[in-house]
Amino acid sequence: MDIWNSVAECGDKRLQAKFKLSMNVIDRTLSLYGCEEVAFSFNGGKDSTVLLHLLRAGYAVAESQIAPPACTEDVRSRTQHRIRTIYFESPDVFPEIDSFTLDTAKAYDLELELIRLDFKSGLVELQKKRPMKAVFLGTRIGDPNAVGQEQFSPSSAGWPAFMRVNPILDWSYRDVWAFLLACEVPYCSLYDQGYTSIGSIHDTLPNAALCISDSSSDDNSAGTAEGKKLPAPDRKFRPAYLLRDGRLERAGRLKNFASVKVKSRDSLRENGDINGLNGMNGLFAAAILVVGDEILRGDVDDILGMHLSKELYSIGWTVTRRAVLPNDIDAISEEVEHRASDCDIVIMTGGVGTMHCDVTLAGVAKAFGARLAPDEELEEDLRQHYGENCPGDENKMARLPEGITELLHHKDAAVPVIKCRNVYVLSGVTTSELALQWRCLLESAKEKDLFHVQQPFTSIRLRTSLPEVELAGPLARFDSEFPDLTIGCYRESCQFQAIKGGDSRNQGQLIISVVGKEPSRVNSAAKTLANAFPEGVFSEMSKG
Ligand SMILES: Cc1cc2nc3c(=O)[nH]c(=O)nc-3n(C[C@H](O)[C@H](O)[C@H](O)COP(=O)(O)O)c2cc1C
Ligand SMILES: Nc1ncnc2c1ncn2[C@@H]1O[C@H](COP(=O)(O)OP(=O)(O)OP(=O)(O)O)[C@@H](O)[C@H]1O
Ligand SMILES: [Mg+2]
Repeated sequence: MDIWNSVAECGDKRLQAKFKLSMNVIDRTLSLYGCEEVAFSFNGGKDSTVLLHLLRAGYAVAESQIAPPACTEDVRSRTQHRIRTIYFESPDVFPEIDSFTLDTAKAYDLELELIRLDFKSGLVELQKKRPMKAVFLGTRIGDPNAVGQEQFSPSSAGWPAFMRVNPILDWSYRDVWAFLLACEVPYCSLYDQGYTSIGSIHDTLPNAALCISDSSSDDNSAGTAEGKKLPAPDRKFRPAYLLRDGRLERAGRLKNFASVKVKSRDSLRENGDINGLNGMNGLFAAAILVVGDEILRGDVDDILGMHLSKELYSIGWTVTRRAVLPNDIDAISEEVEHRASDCDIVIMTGGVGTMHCDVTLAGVAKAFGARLAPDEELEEDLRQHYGENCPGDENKMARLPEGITELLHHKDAAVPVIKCRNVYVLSGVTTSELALQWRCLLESAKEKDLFHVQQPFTSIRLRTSLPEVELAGPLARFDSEFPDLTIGCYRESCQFQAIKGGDSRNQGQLIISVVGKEPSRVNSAAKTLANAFPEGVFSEMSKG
């Protein structure tokens, strides 16, 4: 049966929609450039195998110049133009991939050009010999080199000039397999042996998530994020199309996994210390990262950040950093990388949505060296949450850092909290939404043993109209006398009064805060401080 019929009859509406869009891209490309001026970049991988069959279907229809439903099956299955196909050969490729590529080229009468140079030099030579205006690639969103690409993306600066055409850019892992199975087309045999994404022989293993053997969970012989051993010869794997979680597609690709710094923290947790590095001395450190250009401009207050600070404080956690970041992937990635390694947990909010400027998850992915891959579970959550009213591109919000993401669902929250290692991304945009997500996160954290509520802090705040010069000396002494407490001093600000409904006459008065975990120590420090000055100099504002 031909491709058009197979897809029409498969009953998979999602695949049919993706197929239609891809065929439009192919049709537009062939109309713009003509069959003579385009080439197909084929390497025997599953994505390029999908593309091969889309191109066969597209070429046949383009040549017949008859609309698909009206055109006969006979016309659709034959192409006058052989598809110009370029394959960059490499000594590091799996022999199965190499032979599948060559056999497939023969089977479908592709006009194959073998190139024994690296991609760039090979393309320079090709453009000299027989120029092409566009190249079809099987790149999919989430591939490391898909960053910044659209369905039509001119080649990068410094590369020979041609249009990169990516007809299956927005196909998910599941779509790829739904298509290959529905159309019953041959694919490389490695995919039936548990390989789910194929690179070179040096960096590719079968996917551990497909391992059948019982003992697979207690050794690393298959491809896991950190596993480096070669697969044991007797190990058995399920076929690639049975991988249920498309986020794990590249789990067998060794070099793509995360930074050593984060690994050391994870290994602490793996060894039973789920409290991480700071937890060893009884203090649990959290960072809050709020993303939004509007906050940096001063258009909006960082109310959500303040809310999160209070929540963390109320569960006995110390917030060691609260930062407002621009909607910029590199700025986010840099901050996340630092905070994830020096804090026990990082809580993020802002920049999680369907708009072009929502790049928080892309920044998190970059920080951990992961790619952003489409996530069908979250896609479904969002479809249910937003229905037809999704603002922007709902598929964009459903792309998650691959291999490091866990969705923390809760019965009361429509959208899950996104956990990427020790970074928790909340998507609430109002304080009440955020409060709900925070409550759900705390319950999930307890249930899954992710992090714990700690002994609460006790604090005493004292207001005084004494001048700073009189307080500075004694406060410095108390600070060294009570090293287990945090003794601070700040001036009452207008903003504080506005929020608390305070008295404007107090504006600018000094407030001394004494914070610690042991109530008796906090009380004793406050008393010692008060005794060092004449009676009535301090008024106690609050105790907590
Ligand atoms: C036909 C073709 C065109 C490419 N064009 C570009 C390009 O314009 N810019 C670029 O940075 N890389 C380009 N590349 C390189 C790819 O982005 C990527 O590095 C390559 O597919 C290797 O992926 P891998 O490292 O996952 O095997 C091109 C590769 C091919 C095969
Ligand atoms: N050696 C190569 N020769 C020709 N084209 C290539 C080569 N390597 C990559 N490409 C192009 O880049 C695309 C993306 O490669 P990628 O490895 O992500 O996908 P794939 O190989 O088709 O499938 P898989 O993800 O299972 O490895 C390919 O579909 C193909 O169009
Ligand atoms: Mg590949």
